Amino acid sequence: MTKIALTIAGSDSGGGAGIQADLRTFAFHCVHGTSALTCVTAQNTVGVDRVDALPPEAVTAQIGAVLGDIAVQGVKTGMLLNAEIIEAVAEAVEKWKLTPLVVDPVMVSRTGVQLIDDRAIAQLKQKLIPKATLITPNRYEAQILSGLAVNTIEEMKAAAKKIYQLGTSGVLVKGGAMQGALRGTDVWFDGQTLEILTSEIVDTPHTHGTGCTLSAAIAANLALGKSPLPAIQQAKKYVTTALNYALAIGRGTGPVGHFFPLVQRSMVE
Ligand SMILES: Nc1ncnc2c1ncn2[C@@H]1O[C@H](COP(=O)(O)OP(=O)(O)O)[C@@H](O)[C@H]1O
Ligand SMILES: Cc1ncc(COP(=O)(O)O)c(N)n1
Repeated sequence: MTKIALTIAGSDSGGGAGIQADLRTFAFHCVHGTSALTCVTAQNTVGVDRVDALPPEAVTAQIGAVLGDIAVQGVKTGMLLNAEIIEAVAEAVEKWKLTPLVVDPVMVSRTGVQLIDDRAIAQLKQKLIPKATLITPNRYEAQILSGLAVNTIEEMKAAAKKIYQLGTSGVLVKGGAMQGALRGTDVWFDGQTLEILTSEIVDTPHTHGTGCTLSAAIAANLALGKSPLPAIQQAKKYVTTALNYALAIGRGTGPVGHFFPLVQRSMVE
């Protein structure tokens, strides 16, 4: 039977992150991708020039159109932008019993720039995170959600435990923005098991879309029937490969390569 996933996220015109990364990731996993757009960013490898939010009702309608007709086995949320959209998504999660639910709490870019306002952060904590199967904060998001500094592995563990108390069933603190040997080390906590996930460090400046790709791959693996920890381990391997085949396009931070190791040039030329 065809497995189906839903992404609720923003568009990245440069094609590296957001909905574009999510749908490619679902397709790589042979999972049919459905989507609900929250906002449209004018974005490239250098930066974000403009963000246009969709009305919350438009987000609700997209989710309703999908779920009213198509059963989905895995859901992820990405850039939700503002408190009203977060509220609409939380209501839809309740109404349609959207599970398993991966919440990528997109708040701060890899470069440390805050992407959503303080009211939206409060809504995320109160309304959406308690409904999540797992959430995937990066280093800076983990700092905001836990109120703790995150500079060492012990601090990553402490932050994961603190964030777990927000009511999510699992937390993956991602280490892409950690320094030195910790770069690429993630920490998983589900209330019982604390697991440190490591991979090779890929020495590339082209890391745009790593977080989106990881959470989409986890949602795809959950849709395929895996339980959370194996779903995360498999997803991490996928991201490491995608980083190894990252695309040096544009003048800035290029995107990870979702399909490139697999597509034979002869198939497309
Ligand atoms: N240079 C790297 N080498 C290996 N893994 C990396 C690297 N950068 C990021 N990752 C991994 O990519 C995933 C996404 O993490 P991160 O980049 O921190 O998220 P975000 O894009 O949300 O800031 C994590 O599993 C992280 O460990
Ligand atoms: C529309 C959109 N969504 C999410 C991100 C975060 O991207 P990353 O995966 O690099 O953290 C982004 N830059 N743009």
